[in-house]
Amino acid sequence: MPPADLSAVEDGRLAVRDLTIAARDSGGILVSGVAFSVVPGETVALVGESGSGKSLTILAMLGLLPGGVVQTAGDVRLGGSDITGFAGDSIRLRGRVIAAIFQDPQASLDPRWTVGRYLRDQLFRHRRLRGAAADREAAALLDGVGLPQPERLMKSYPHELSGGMAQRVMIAGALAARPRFLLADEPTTALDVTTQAQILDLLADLQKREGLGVLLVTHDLGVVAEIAHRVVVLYGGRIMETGDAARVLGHPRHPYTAALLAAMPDITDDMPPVAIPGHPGERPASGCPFHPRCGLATSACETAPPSLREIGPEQGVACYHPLPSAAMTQGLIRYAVG
Ligand SMILES: Nc1ncnc2c1ncn2[C@@H]1O[C@H](COP(=O)(O)OP(=O)(O)OP(=O)(O)O)[C@@H](O)[C@H]1O
Repeated sequence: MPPADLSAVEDGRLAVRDLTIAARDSGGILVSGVAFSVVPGETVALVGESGSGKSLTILAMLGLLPGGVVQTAGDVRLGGSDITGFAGDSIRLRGRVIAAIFQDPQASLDPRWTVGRYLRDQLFRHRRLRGAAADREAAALLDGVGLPQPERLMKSYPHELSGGMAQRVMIAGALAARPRFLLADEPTTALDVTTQAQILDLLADLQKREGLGVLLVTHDLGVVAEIAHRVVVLYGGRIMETGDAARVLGHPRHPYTAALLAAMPDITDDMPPVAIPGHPGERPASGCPFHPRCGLATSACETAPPSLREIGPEQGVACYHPLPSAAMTQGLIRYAVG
């Protein structure tokens, strides 16, 4: 569970405010006014279909936006200080560190470097450890992420590792910096189902053990249900719904969240999943980005995007027609998706 009194650690949080990102050539807005925060000791999931702006958001937080896009508004704050423009897969400010892991661990590791060299390099860069002290710490890090026989593993090259082992090595490398926050962009997508579950368990365990603030990017609501304390639902570069994960998944108020839930295969339910009509790539010229696919849309939805407003305890929704508070019935969700 996250700390009970979040205000006590408020000034230690990682936050984005009004984040807006545009395509450099067309000027098209890809992410618009996104704002949320993560405190140490909690896992926040950024969820949405392909193209909703999850990766751009996390890359902006790391100052690593690709060349084709530009941040046109907003800032990133760490412990109250503006870190917008700080760049790297780890960022340090006054002893607070943000570290990151990405989808394809094999691609992130240098094929010419052994695991030992990679970890020693991380430990030297972040903590000036070298020699026997670095070796001891590297072995401890590998042990901490559940990799047996660390001494042997230190001599292995990335191509000798399974996908799950490589992701554990990346996590060990990220932890070498002693981060307070870990940003994880689809860390399990490239892995088989069993390994996915193991890596999620590891992240949840680390979050508790190290008191980490974890920001997890995923398109999978099952992952959110499993490990997130809070969730931010993105669509078309805008926040659709946000709040306590159990509350949002149990009683979604935005038709898009409800549609995502209805599209999930559920082995405990006889109801077949209902695909969301249309395609997430369809971007309307105006209004709520979800309106062309939404069964509840009216002319108001085509005119201007609704702003995010508080709709209940720890729950916000950007919708002119939010679902009633106990609308978690298949019938209403089916109606919502048209
Ligand atoms: N380098 C780029 N140049 C131009 N447009 C881009 C670039 N990178 C992403 N986009 C566009 O920005 C939007 C958001 O992309 P983003 O990668 O953040 O989505 P995502 O939610 O992470 O999706 P996925 O789950 O597929 O990774 C998409 O419409 C995408 O086409």
